[in-house]
Amino acid sequence: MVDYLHPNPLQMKKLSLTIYLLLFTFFAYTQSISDFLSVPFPTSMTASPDGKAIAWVFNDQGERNVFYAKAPDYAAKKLTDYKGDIGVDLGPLVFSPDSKTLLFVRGNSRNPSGQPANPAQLQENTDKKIFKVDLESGKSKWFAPGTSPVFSPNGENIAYLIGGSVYLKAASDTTDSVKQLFTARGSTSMLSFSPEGNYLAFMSGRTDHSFVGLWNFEKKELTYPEASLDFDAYPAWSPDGKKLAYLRIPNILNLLPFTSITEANPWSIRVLDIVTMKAEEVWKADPGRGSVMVDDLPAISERLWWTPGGSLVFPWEKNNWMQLYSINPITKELKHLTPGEGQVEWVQASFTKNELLITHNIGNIDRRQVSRLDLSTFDLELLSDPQTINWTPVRVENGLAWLESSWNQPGWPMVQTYGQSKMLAQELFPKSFPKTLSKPTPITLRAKDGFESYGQLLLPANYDPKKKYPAVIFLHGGSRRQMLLGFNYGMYYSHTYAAQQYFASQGYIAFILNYRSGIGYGMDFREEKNYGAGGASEVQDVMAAADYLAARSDVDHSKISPWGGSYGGFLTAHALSQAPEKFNVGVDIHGVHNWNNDIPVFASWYKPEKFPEMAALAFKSSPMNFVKNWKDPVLLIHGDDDRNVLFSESVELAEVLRKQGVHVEQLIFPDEVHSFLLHRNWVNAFAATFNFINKHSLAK
Ligand SMILES: CSCC[C@H](NC=O)C(=O)N[C@@H](C)C(=O)O
Repeated sequence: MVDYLHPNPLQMKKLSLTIYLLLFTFFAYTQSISDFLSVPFPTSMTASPDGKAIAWVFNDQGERNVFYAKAPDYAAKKLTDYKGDIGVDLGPLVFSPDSKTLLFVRGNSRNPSGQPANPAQLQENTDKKIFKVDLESGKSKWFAPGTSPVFSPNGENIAYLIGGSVYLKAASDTTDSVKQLFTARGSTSMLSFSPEGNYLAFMSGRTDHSFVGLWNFEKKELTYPEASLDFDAYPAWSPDGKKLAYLRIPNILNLLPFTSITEANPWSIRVLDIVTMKAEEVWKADPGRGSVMVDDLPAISERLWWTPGGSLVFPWEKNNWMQLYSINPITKELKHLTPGEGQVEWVQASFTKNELLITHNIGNIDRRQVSRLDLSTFDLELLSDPQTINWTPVRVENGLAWLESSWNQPGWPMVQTYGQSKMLAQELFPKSFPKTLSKPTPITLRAKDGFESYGQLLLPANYDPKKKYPAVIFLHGGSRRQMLLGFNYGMYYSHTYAAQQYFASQGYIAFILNYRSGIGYGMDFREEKNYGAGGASEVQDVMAAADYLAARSDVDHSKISPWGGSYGGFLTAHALSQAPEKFNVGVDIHGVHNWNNDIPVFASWYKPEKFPEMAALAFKSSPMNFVKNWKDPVLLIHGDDDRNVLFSESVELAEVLRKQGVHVEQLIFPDEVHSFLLHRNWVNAFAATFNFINKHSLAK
């Protein structure tokens, strides 16, 4: 018995341990989903050309602002002061060549009716605009309407896009003048000044083909040096400005989005001689593996990088993995630069001009790592701690900056100089963020068709193997996505990982599935032949996850609930309609339910009535094909300015389910887009997800 008035040291120890456990249990069960989502999410990490400063955007619970940090101490400075969760996007960031000015783009894209997103119903225009910050004074001001600004090499001019047209404005011009640089057919993108600033190269998109175009500033002349019936794209200037390399990608006729493609007419690399204006093919992919230039890997707008020695570095999926190779246009020598099991996802040039900074999962399949590729020696050096998740590295003088997360910490900007690493703006990391999370365990599954898929398992707080827990399965969207052994590099999936952690903190076994057609596990995994609108074979992976959980002695198999967004909503609907007996309830966030309704959003050529065989298989691969079996209650969540998944997908599903007596609940966000712009909508969506699943789990 403890003598509370005169406790001895051992009794004091017992007492303090008891108090600690009581407090831990109290906080673990009382921290809200908003605590799990309270960490500002960093994006647009950018380094100045002189390597002496970095800038990034923090989305702090919906309040988006630009931050800046300078050598040597890299103390974070807030450059903008936008207030509140108002649903106006911010980024990218672009430094001027002299590193004294920073541009940022703020605003939202337009929907097919020409309305910029405005989920907070602000009484102001929310179109995208370009702002300019004087980094000496810290003052920012409006510069121009539009997006995608690029400085001329001397910093005197800024080219930018409005819609698909090119505009040019003197960087020093403080008027509200808006002047088109030239008029051209098609939709212009991929602006790239030549190193001398005498040309602007660009891609001119034209439905089933595209040209690489040139604007000659001196002659004020627009030319298309080598027009073709293919997709010519990704222009890249040689360091001396005498050559322009680009990809030539043959069109793939009637390729239905969200179906498998493993080979096509091979793509090639061409080099244009700016003096002769003659181009030649310097390399062509082999037929078969790697002949497709997939448009979502590596996930940035460049595909070609020149080395100081005149070779070209490019991504190629020759060996089942998207990796980097180099070709010497003169000797035609080909080198494989990034061997190993894993894919290169992002490639970042650096102010040193002699390296590429690569984000990949080679040798660390369930994370992202950063490596340096030397462009003279082609040496590859791993820069990451293998236990963390690192992405978007940028070079700074005597060091590096990057974004880093782990299993128990969301993404955060880091800087390392002279070998010493530190969190940037550490003072902004919220104290309310939970201290105790569930460490994910990698799991491998095998579906009934023998296909191997992967996932991560989160055990509940105070886990007791003798107990039986309710379980949730999170299904990511895309489907070209990968959930990781920690907080994701994308905000959508960082938030959903946090939501699964919240489920675990509330006593659930929380499973996260990486189903076939996702990225990170190679082409054979990503392009499984019957996935998506070609057979929805990935549903078997969802069933395998359900069977895995049901077979666990610590899972109450009557309380397994799937939930997910977009493609994950699609799979939640498949789960509940194809195997209601396996599941308790589900939450379907902006999910697709009939491919033939939503695919035209991604492929304007696709008219189901014109492609009856394609449409028949696509419908057969849709949840609506099985909807008659649907019995389990479902919560539908959707924003009604969704440009990716038609709001009508939820309207139609609700009507059919109600008719057959299924319990349907709804949470609708007026004027919200696909990946919610308002932080409160994320919080409300996940709180509703938890409450809906929990209500039906406790009720049993
Ligand atoms: C199922 S068709 C559309 C799904 C959608 N893909 C592209 O917009 C999607 O999943 N979007 C988000 C969630 C994503 O790409 O991750």
